[in-house]
Amino acid sequence: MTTVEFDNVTKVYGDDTVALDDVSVEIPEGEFVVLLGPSGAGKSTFLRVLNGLTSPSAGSVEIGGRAVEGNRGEVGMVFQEHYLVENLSAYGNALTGALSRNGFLRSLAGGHDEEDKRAALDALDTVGLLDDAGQRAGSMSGGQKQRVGIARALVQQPELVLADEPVASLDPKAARDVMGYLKRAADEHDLTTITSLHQVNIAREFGDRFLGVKDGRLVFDGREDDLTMDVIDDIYYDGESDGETAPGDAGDDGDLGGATPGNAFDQSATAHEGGGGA
Ligand SMILES: Nc1ncnc2c1ncn2[C@@H]1O[C@H](COP(=O)(O)OP(=O)(O)OP(=O)(O)O)[C@@H](O)[C@H]1O
Repeated sequence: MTTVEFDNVTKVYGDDTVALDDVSVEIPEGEFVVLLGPSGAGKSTFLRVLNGLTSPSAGSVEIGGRAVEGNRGEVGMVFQEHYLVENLSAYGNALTGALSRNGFLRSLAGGHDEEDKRAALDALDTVGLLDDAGQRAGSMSGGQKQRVGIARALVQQPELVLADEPVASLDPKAARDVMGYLKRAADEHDLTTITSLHQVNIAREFGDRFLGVKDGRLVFDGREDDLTMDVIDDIYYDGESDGETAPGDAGDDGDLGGATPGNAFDQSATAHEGGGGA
Protein backbone atom coordinates (compact mmCIF):
# COMPACT_ATOMS: atom_id res chain seq x y z
CA MET A 1 0.00 0.00 0.00
CA THR A 2 1.17 3.46 -0.65
CA THR A 3 -0.02 7.04 -0.89
CA VAL A 4 -0.18 9.11 -4.05
CA GLU A 5 0.05 12.86 -4.19
CA PHE A 6 -0.37 15.27 -7.09
CA ASP A 7 0.65 18.81 -6.27
CA ASN A 8 -0.39 21.41 -8.87
CA VAL A 9 0.47 19.07 -11.73
CA THR A 10 0.31 20.41 -15.26
CA LYS A 11 1.29 18.46 -18.35
CA VAL A 12 1.56 20.16 -21.71
CA TYR A 13 2.37 18.10 -24.79
CA GLY A 14 4.13 20.04 -27.54
CA ASP A 15 3.39 23.75 -27.53
CA ASP A 16 -0.18 23.90 -26.45
CA THR A 17 -1.91 20.59 -25.71
CA VAL A 18 -2.76 20.84 -22.03
CA ALA A 19 -3.42 17.27 -20.93
CA LEU A 20 -3.36 17.99 -17.18
CA ASP A 21 -4.16 21.43 -15.87
CA ASP A 22 -3.05 22.24 -12.31
CA VAL A 23 -4.23 18.97 -10.75
CA SER A 24 -3.85 18.51 -7.01
CA VAL A 25 -5.10 15.42 -5.25
CA GLU A 26 -4.08 13.10 -2.42
CA ILE A 27 -4.90 9.43 -2.47
CA PRO A 28 -4.41 7.56 0.80
CA GLU A 29 -3.13 4.02 1.14
CA GLY A 30 -5.39 1.26 -0.01
CA GLU A 31 -7.97 3.36 -1.83
CA PHE A 32 -9.57 2.05 -5.04
CA VAL A 33 -9.91 5.12 -7.23
CA VAL A 34 -11.69 5.35 -10.57
CA LEU A 35 -10.84 8.05 -13.10
CA LEU A 36 -13.80 9.13 -15.19
CA GLY A 37 -13.88 11.52 -18.10
CA PRO A 38 -14.48 11.80 -21.82
CA SER A 39 -11.97 10.80 -24.43
CA GLY A 40 -8.98 13.12 -24.41
CA ALA A 41 -9.72 14.42 -20.89
CA GLY A 42 -6.30 13.47 -19.57
CA LYS A 43 -6.94 10.16 -17.79
CA SER A 44 -4.09 8.28 -19.47
CA THR A 45 -1.76 11.18 -18.85
CA PHE A 46 -2.72 11.10 -15.16
CA LEU A 47 -1.59 7.46 -15.09
CA ARG A 48 1.47 8.06 -17.24
CA VAL A 49 2.95 10.68 -14.92
CA LEU A 50 2.52 8.14 -12.11
CA ASN A 51 4.34 5.31 -13.82
CA GLY A 52 7.08 7.58 -15.05
CA LEU A 53 6.24 7.23 -18.75
CA THR A 54 6.01 10.99 -18.96
CA SER A 55 7.00 13.86 -16.68
CA PRO A 56 4.86 16.77 -15.53
CA SER A 57 5.59 20.13 -17.14
CA ALA A 58 4.97 21.73 -13.74
CA GLY A 59 4.15 20.54 -10.24
CA SER A 60 5.13 17.33 -8.54
CA VAL A 61 3.92 13.75 -8.31
CA GLU A 62 4.85 11.59 -5.35
CA ILE A 63 4.29 7.94 -4.57
CA GLY A 64 4.82 6.98 -0.96
CA GLY A 65 6.33 10.39 -0.29
CA ARG A 66 8.98 10.04 -3.01
CA ALA A 67 8.99 11.93 -6.30
CA VAL A 68 8.34 9.79 -9.36
CA GLU A 69 11.50 9.48 -11.41
CA GLY A 70 11.33 6.98 -14.25
CA ASN A 71 9.60 3.66 -14.06
CA ARG A 72 9.30 2.27 -10.56
CA GLY A 73 9.11 -1.38 -9.64
CA GLU A 74 6.46 -0.85 -7.02
CA VAL A 75 4.01 0.39 -9.66
CA GLY A 76 2.16 -2.41 -11.43
CA MET A 77 0.38 -1.71 -14.70
CA VAL A 78 -2.69 -3.33 -16.24
CA PHE A 79 -3.23 -2.32 -19.85
CA GLN A 80 -6.27 -2.37 -22.08
CA GLU A 81 -4.25 -4.34 -24.62
CA HIS A 82 -2.89 -6.66 -21.89
CA TYR A 83 0.38 -7.31 -23.85
CA LEU A 84 0.64 -11.00 -22.98
CA VAL A 85 3.06 -13.39 -24.64
CA GLU A 86 0.52 -15.42 -26.59
CA ASN A 87 2.64 -18.56 -26.78
CA LEU A 88 3.29 -18.69 -23.06
CA SER A 89 0.89 -20.24 -20.59
CA ALA A 90 -1.08 -18.12 -18.13
CA TYR A 91 1.47 -19.21 -15.53
CA GLY A 92 4.42 -18.24 -17.74
CA ASN A 93 2.88 -14.84 -18.37
CA ALA A 94 2.18 -14.26 -14.69
CA LEU A 95 5.78 -15.16 -13.94
CA THR A 96 7.04 -12.41 -16.24
CA GLY A 97 5.79 -9.98 -13.59
CA ALA A 98 8.91 -10.94 -11.65
CA LEU A 99 11.09 -9.33 -14.35
CA SER A 100 11.03 -5.94 -12.76
CA ARG A 101 12.07 -7.40 -9.42
CA ASN A 102 14.70 -9.86 -10.61
CA GLY A 103 16.05 -8.22 -13.69
CA PHE A 104 15.51 -9.25 -17.25
CA LEU A 105 18.68 -11.32 -17.74
CA ARG A 106 18.20 -13.48 -14.70
CA SER A 107 14.64 -14.12 -15.65
CA LEU A 108 15.63 -14.98 -19.22
CA ALA A 109 18.14 -17.45 -17.86
CA GLY A 110 15.30 -19.18 -16.08
CA GLY A 111 16.27 -17.76 -12.77
CA HIS A 112 12.88 -17.79 -11.14
CA ASP A 113 13.10 -18.89 -7.57
CA GLU A 114 10.47 -20.67 -5.55
CA GLU A 115 9.12 -17.39 -4.26
CA ASP A 116 8.40 -16.18 -7.80
CA LYS A 117 6.71 -19.43 -8.72
CA ARG A 118 4.61 -19.36 -5.58
CA ALA A 119 3.70 -15.72 -6.25
CA ALA A 120 2.62 -16.57 -9.81
CA LEU A 121 0.35 -19.37 -8.61
CA ASP A 122 -1.04 -17.24 -5.79
CA ALA A 123 -1.74 -14.43 -8.24
CA LEU A 124 -3.51 -16.79 -10.65
CA ASP A 125 -5.55 -18.03 -7.71
CA THR A 126 -6.53 -14.46 -6.84
CA VAL A 127 -7.87 -13.92 -10.36
CA GLY A 128 -9.63 -17.30 -10.45
CA LEU A 129 -7.32 -18.91 -13.00
CA LEU A 130 -5.36 -21.44 -10.98
CA ASP A 131 -7.02 -24.34 -12.77
CA ASP A 132 -6.13 -22.75 -16.12
CA ALA A 133 -2.51 -21.99 -15.24
CA GLY A 134 -1.22 -24.22 -18.04
CA GLN A 135 -3.47 -22.82 -20.76
CA ARG A 136 -1.82 -20.92 -23.58
CA ALA A 137 -2.58 -17.22 -23.26
CA GLY A 138 -3.31 -16.98 -26.97
CA SER A 139 -6.22 -19.39 -26.61
CA MET A 140 -7.86 -17.48 -23.76
CA SER A 141 -10.85 -15.14 -23.91
CA GLY A 142 -10.37 -11.40 -23.61
CA GLY A 143 -11.55 -11.43 -20.01
CA GLN A 144 -9.24 -14.30 -19.07
CA LYS A 145 -6.32 -12.53 -20.73
CA GLN A 146 -7.03 -9.42 -18.75
CA ARG A 147 -7.12 -11.48 -15.55
CA VAL A 148 -3.70 -12.90 -16.46
CA GLY A 149 -2.57 -9.30 -16.91
CA ILE A 150 -3.74 -8.54 -13.37
CA ALA A 151 -1.91 -11.65 -12.09
CA ARG A 152 1.26 -10.51 -13.84
CA ALA A 153 1.00 -7.12 -12.13
CA LEU A 154 0.54 -8.83 -8.76
CA VAL A 155 3.67 -10.97 -9.21
CA GLN A 156 5.58 -7.71 -9.47
CA GLN A 157 4.61 -7.24 -5.79
CA PRO A 158 3.57 -3.64 -6.38
CA GLU A 159 2.29 -1.19 -3.81
CA LEU A 160 0.32 0.73 -6.38
CA VAL A 161 -1.60 -0.68 -9.36
CA LEU A 162 -2.53 1.50 -12.30
CA ALA A 163 -5.03 0.27 -14.87
CA ASP A 164 -5.72 2.18 -18.08
CA GLU A 165 -9.15 1.25 -19.42
CA PRO A 166 -8.68 -2.39 -18.39
CA VAL A 167 -12.14 -3.48 -19.55
CA ALA A 168 -12.78 -1.20 -22.50
CA SER A 169 -12.67 -3.98 -25.05
CA LEU A 170 -14.73 -6.51 -23.08
CA ASP A 171 -18.44 -7.26 -23.10
CA PRO A 172 -20.32 -6.06 -20.00
CA LYS A 173 -20.27 -9.39 -18.18
CA ALA A 174 -16.56 -9.98 -18.76
CA ALA A 175 -15.91 -6.34 -17.85
CA ARG A 176 -17.66 -6.79 -14.51
CA ASP A 177 -15.82 -10.04 -13.84
CA VAL A 178 -12.45 -8.46 -14.53
CA MET A 179 -13.23 -5.45 -12.36
CA GLY A 180 -14.31 -7.81 -9.58
CA TYR A 181 -10.97 -9.57 -9.77
CA LEU A 182 -9.06 -6.29 -9.87
CA LYS A 183 -10.89 -5.23 -6.72
CA ARG A 184 -10.24 -8.58 -5.09
CA ALA A 185 -6.55 -8.31 -5.97
CA ALA A 186 -6.46 -4.86 -4.37
CA ASP A 187 -8.18 -6.10 -1.23
CA GLU A 188 -6.13 -9.29 -0.84
CA HIS A 189 -2.80 -7.61 -1.52
CA ASP A 190 -3.50 -4.31 0.25
CA LEU A 191 -2.94 -2.28 -2.91
CA THR A 192 -3.69 1.30 -3.71
CA THR A 193 -5.36 1.17 -7.13
CA ILE A 194 -6.15 3.80 -9.74
CA THR A 195 -8.05 2.78 -12.83
CA SER A 196 -9.61 4.71 -15.67
CA LEU A 197 -12.97 3.47 -16.87
CA HIS A 198 -15.50 4.50 -19.47
CA GLN A 199 -18.40 2.53 -18.03
CA VAL A 200 -19.89 4.64 -15.29
CA ASN A 201 -22.13 1.98 -13.80
CA ILE A 202 -19.35 -0.55 -13.55
CA ALA A 203 -17.23 2.16 -11.98
CA ARG A 204 -19.91 2.78 -9.37
CA GLU A 205 -19.92 -0.89 -8.37
CA PHE A 206 -16.23 -1.07 -7.60
CA GLY A 207 -14.79 2.36 -6.83
CA ASP A 208 -14.20 3.73 -3.33
CA ARG A 209 -13.64 7.16 -4.78
CA PHE A 210 -14.15 8.81 -8.15
CA LEU A 211 -12.14 11.51 -9.86
CA GLY A 212 -13.76 13.30 -12.78
CA VAL A 213 -11.34 14.73 -15.32
CA LYS A 214 -12.32 17.11 -18.08
CA ASP A 215 -10.02 19.11 -20.34
CA GLY A 216 -7.15 18.18 -18.03
CA ARG A 217 -8.84 19.61 -14.96
CA LEU A 218 -10.04 17.72 -11.92
CA VAL A 219 -13.72 18.65 -11.95
CA PHE A 220 -15.03 16.08 -9.47
CA ASP A 221 -13.65 14.25 -6.46
CA GLY A 222 -16.12 12.25 -4.41
CA ARG A 223 -17.77 9.01 -3.33
CA GLU A 224 -20.47 6.99 -4.99
CA ASP A 225 -23.28 8.93 -3.33
CA ASP A 226 -21.85 12.16 -4.68
CA LEU A 227 -21.69 10.83 -8.22
CA THR A 228 -25.12 12.06 -9.24
CA MET A 229 -26.62 12.36 -12.69
CA ASP A 230 -25.80 16.05 -12.72
CA VAL A 231 -22.18 15.33 -11.92
CA ILE A 232 -21.93 12.73 -14.69
CA ASP A 233 -23.66 15.11 -17.04
CA ASP A 234 -21.18 17.81 -16.17
CA ILE A 235 -18.11 15.58 -16.54
CA TYR A 236 -19.15 14.20 -19.90
CA TYR A 237 -21.44 16.79 -21.46
CA ASP A 238 -20.86 20.21 -19.93
CA GLY A 239 -24.33 19.78 -18.44
CA GLU A 240 -25.79 19.81 -21.94
CA SER A 241 -26.69 16.22 -22.62
CA ASP A 242 -28.27 15.73 -26.02
CA GLY A 243 -29.59 12.29 -25.17
CA GLU A 244 -27.14 10.49 -27.44
CA THR A 245 -25.62 7.24 -26.25
CA ALA A 246 -22.53 7.84 -24.14
CA PRO A 247 -20.34 7.70 -22.14
CA GLY A 248 -18.53 4.54 -22.99
CA ASP A 249 -20.04 1.57 -24.57
CA ALA A 250 -23.45 0.41 -23.44
CA GLY A 251 -24.01 -3.24 -22.87
CA ASP A 252 -26.89 -5.32 -24.01
CA ASP A 253 -27.41 -6.98 -20.67
CA GLY A 254 -28.69 -4.09 -18.72
CA ASP A 255 -25.28 -2.56 -18.22
CA LEU A 256 -25.84 1.14 -18.38
CA GLY A 257 -22.30 2.27 -18.73
CA GLY A 258 -23.24 3.73 -22.05
CA ALA A 259 -26.63 5.06 -21.17
CA THR A 260 -27.44 8.71 -21.40
CA PRO A 261 -26.60 10.60 -18.26
CA GLY A 262 -30.22 11.36 -17.69
CA ASN A 263 -31.07 7.71 -17.32
CA ALA A 264 -27.72 6.36 -16.26
CA PHE A 265 -29.04 5.25 -12.90
CA ASP A 266 -32.54 4.24 -13.78
CA GLN A 267 -31.87 0.59 -14.44
CA SER A 268 -35.47 -0.46 -14.76
CA ALA A 269 -36.20 2.13 -17.38
CA THR A 270 -33.22 1.53 -19.56
CA ALA A 271 -32.17 -2.08 -19.15
CA HIS A 272 -31.51 -3.77 -22.46
CA GLU A 273 -31.02 -0.53 -24.27
CA GLY A 274 -27.66 0.30 -25.68
CA GLY A 275 -25.45 -0.77 -28.46
CA GLY A 276 -23.95 -4.03 -27.24
CA GLY A 277 -20.61 -4.11 -25.55
CA ALA A 278 -17.46 -4.22 -27.63
N1 LIG B 1 2.14 11.76 -26.53
C1 LIG B 1 1.30 12.77 -26.76
N2 LIG B 1 1.67 13.79 -27.56
C2 LIG B 1 0.84 14.82 -27.81
N3 LIG B 1 -0.42 14.92 -27.29
C3 LIG B 1 -0.84 13.92 -26.49
C4 LIG B 1 -0.01 12.80 -26.20
N4 LIG B 1 -0.70 11.97 -25.39
C5 LIG B 1 -1.91 12.55 -25.18
N5 LIG B 1 -1.99 13.72 -25.85
C6 LIG B 1 -3.13 14.64 -25.84
O1 LIG B 1 -3.37 15.00 -24.48
C7 LIG B 1 -4.76 15.07 -24.22
C8 LIG B 1 -5.11 14.10 -23.12
O2 LIG B 1 -4.91 12.77 -23.61
P1 LIG B 1 -5.09 11.47 -22.71
O3 LIG B 1 -4.69 10.31 -23.56
O4 LIG B 1 -4.39 11.66 -21.42
O5 LIG B 1 -6.66 11.47 -22.46
P2 LIG B 1 -7.64 10.29 -22.04
O6 LIG B 1 -8.63 10.88 -21.11
O7 LIG B 1 -6.84 9.14 -21.54
O8 LIG B 1 -8.34 9.89 -23.39
P3 LIG B 1 -8.86 8.45 -23.89
O9 LIG B 1 -10.01 8.09 -22.98
O10 LIG B 1 -9.28 8.72 -25.29
O11 LIG B 1 -7.70 7.51 -23.78
C9 LIG B 1 -5.45 14.78 -25.55
O12 LIG B 1 -5.71 16.02 -26.17
C10 LIG B 1 -4.42 14.01 -26.33
O13 LIG B 1 -4.60 14.19 -27.72
